Amino acid sequence: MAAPLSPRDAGKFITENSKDVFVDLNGVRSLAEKLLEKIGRKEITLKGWKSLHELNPQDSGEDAVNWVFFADTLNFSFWSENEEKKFLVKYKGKEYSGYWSLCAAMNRALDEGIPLTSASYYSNITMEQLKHVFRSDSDFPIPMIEERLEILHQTGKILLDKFGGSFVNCVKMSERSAVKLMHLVVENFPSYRDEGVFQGQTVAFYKRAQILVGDLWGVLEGQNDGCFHDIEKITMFADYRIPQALVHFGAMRYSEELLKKLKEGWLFKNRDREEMEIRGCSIWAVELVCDHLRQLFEKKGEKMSNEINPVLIDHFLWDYARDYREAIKEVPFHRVRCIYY
Ligand SMILES: Nc1nc2c(c(CN[C@H]3C=C[C@H](O)[C@@H]3O)cn2[C@@H]2O[C@H](COP(=O)(O)O)[C@@H](O)[C@H]2O)c(=O)[nH]1
Repeated sequence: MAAPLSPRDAGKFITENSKDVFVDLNGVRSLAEKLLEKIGRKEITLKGWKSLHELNPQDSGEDAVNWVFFADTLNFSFWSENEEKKFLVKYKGKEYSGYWSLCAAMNRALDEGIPLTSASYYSNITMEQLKHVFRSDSDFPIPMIEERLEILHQTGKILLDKFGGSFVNCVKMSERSAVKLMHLVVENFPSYRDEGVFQGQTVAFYKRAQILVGDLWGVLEGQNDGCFHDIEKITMFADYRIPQALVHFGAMRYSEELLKKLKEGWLFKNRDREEMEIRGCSIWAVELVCDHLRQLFEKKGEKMSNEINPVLIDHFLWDYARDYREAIKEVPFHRVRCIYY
């Protein structure tokens, strides 16, 4: 079986052959110009991973690394059919939804003394214990709890059997290569194997494997084992929020037929053609935004900081999609139930 196209090459290939999703170069350029201003105001930095997000670990120790691995192992499918009927978690007086509800539930459990992020615990966690950890403060449960239980058992066992029960060992084995770490995760942990077949070509999206590397870069502050020399080779993370932001900023466009389906709340299957076009074009659009940003810096006679890459552009767009939910809402997100994003 031929190796899959890497996420970046998959993004390019899909964009060049896509029928219902289009990357808009004018929109790419205008988004890059907006980002240039924000970078100039130091609004897009690696430090933001901690300073902007109170639920993320604030240190860089072994527990923090294992916290990130647990979070990204379950970092998928938080959307609800109806915005009024979603899983919510109250933590330290604040109410969290979506991805943040996962983090809030994790921290709530850890505060209760549950060793949630330790592989020896979650490799044997029972459904009853997991339901307690993810108990909802609304009337609606976390989506896909059965899949989450199965993935925790599988992932915890592999981490214990092959990596001494700590994800720090995987990070050390990657020898400061982001790409090596991504492949190590995909090869050893099946739930991270996010691939598809597009026009006969096997393509890799690796959204959770790549966001895991991005989050480790964040939690380790780009230092020591997290000083990845090739972090710019990690692409944006092909989820269901960034496409909304890219269309909102005009960097990506949908055909009329696809837009109609999205507005009707069409439930796509993972690996449908249109779903892969949305994910592939999102990857390529962010790569082009990053390339254009580099050109803008060069035009100013400045070298772009190596902190500016698809990972940080992704975080900015994702945070924007959260903070400006109302503005973004005019663009429907694509609905898929799967364990990959
Ligand atoms: N592309 C991309 N997708 C991301 C993230 C995050 C959170 N991570 C970062 C956030 C702060 C820290 O900096 C973390 O590093 C979650 N997701 C995805 O979004 C979806 C959940 O969305 P909503 O339903 O609105 O909560 C779901 O597919 C989830 O997998 C990201 O950063 N980029």
